[in-house]
Amino acid sequence: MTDSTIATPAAASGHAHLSTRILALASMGLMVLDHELRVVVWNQWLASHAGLSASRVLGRPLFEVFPELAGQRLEQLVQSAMQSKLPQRLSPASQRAPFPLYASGTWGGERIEQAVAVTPFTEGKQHYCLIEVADISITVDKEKQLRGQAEALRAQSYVDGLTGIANRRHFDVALDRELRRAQRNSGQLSLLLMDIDSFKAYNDHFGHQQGDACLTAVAEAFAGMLQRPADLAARYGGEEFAAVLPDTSAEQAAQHAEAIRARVASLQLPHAPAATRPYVTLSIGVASFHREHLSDAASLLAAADSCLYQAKRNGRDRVELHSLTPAA
Ligand SMILES: Nc1nc2c(ncn2[C@@H]2O[C@H](COP(=O)(O)OP(=O)(O)OP(=O)(O)O)[C@@H](O)[C@H]2O)c(=O)[nH]1
Repeated sequence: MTDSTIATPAAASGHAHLSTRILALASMGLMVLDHELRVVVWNQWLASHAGLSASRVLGRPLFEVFPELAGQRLEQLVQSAMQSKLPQRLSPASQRAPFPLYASGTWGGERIEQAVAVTPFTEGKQHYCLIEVADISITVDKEKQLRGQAEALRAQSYVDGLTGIANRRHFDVALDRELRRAQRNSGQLSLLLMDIDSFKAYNDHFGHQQGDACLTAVAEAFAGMLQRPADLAARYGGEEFAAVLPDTSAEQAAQHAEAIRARVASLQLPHAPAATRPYVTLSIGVASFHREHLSDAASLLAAADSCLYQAKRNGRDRVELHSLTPAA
C-alpha cells in the first residue's frame, strides 16, 4: 500500500485508512475526478498498469494526462455524467481499450481490453466522478475462443464427415435459399440428384470400407466439376449425391449432369461383377425451377427423384431430364 496513491478530502471517518487500503488492494482501476476533471484519486492498479505513479497524475486534468482521450467517447461520457448526474458506461464494443493500460511490466505491448464505468457523485458540496476500469482481456479472449469454436462447429455441422462435401442439412439450407432467390430474380435454378449404380453389389463385393473410399472418390470427382462459387455439391444420403445449380437452365443443367456422369465413368473405378457396368457409374435426374409447376423444394426434389428412377429403369449410367409436358 502506498499513501501516495490517494489524495482524498480530509478523512471523514475513523475508517478512512480502510478506504485507502481497499483502493490499494483493488484488482481494477479506480480513479476519481473533481469537477474540473482533475485526478484526485489514482489507485495502485492504475499506477502499475499505466506505468504512471500517483505523484505524476494527482492534481492534473485527466485529459491532459492522456491527451489522446481528449475529444473521444470517454471524454463525452465523463462530461455527460457530470452534467446529468447519471452513471454512464463505455461499452467495449464502441471502444475496447480507451486508456493506455498494459499488463504489468509490458508497456508498449498490446493494451488491456477495458470495460469502463463512469459514476458521478457529490461529497459535501463538491461534485466528483468515479471512473472504474475493469480488465476484460480474459473475457474477450474467451469470447473470441468460443466464437471460433462455435464457427468451427457450425462449419462441421454443414459438412459430410465421410466425403468432406456439403451434407444434407447444408443442401436443404442452400436449396431453400436459392429457391427464394429464384422466386425473386431470374427464376433459373436447377437440381441434380445422382446415385451410384449398383452400389449394393459394390459393397457386397469389395466390402463396406472400400465402398466408403469409392463414395469419397466419386464425391471428389463430382464436386470438382462444379465451377461456380454458388453451385453446391452435397451428399444427399447413403450413395446419393445432389447439386444445387443457381442461374442454370434445364439445358445447361443437363449438360453439367452429362459432364459429371462422363467424369465419374472416366475414373474407371472397377465395379463388382454383378453390376451393370464394369466401372462405377452414376445415374442422374435433373429438374429445374418453374414458377408455376416446380417452385418449392419438395416438388423439385420429387421431380429430380422420379428422373433418377427413370434413369435407373432405362439402364443406368445416364442422365434423365424432367419435362413439364407429360408423355402422351
Ligand atoms: N460403403 C457405404 N455404403 C453405403 C453408404 N450408404 C449407403 N450405402 C450402401 O449403398 C447401397 C445402396 O443400394 P441400393 O439402394 O439397393 O441401390 P444400388 O445397389 O445402388 O442399386 P441401383 O441404385 O438400383 O443402381 C446399400 O448397399 C447401402 O448399404 C455408406 O456410407 N458407405
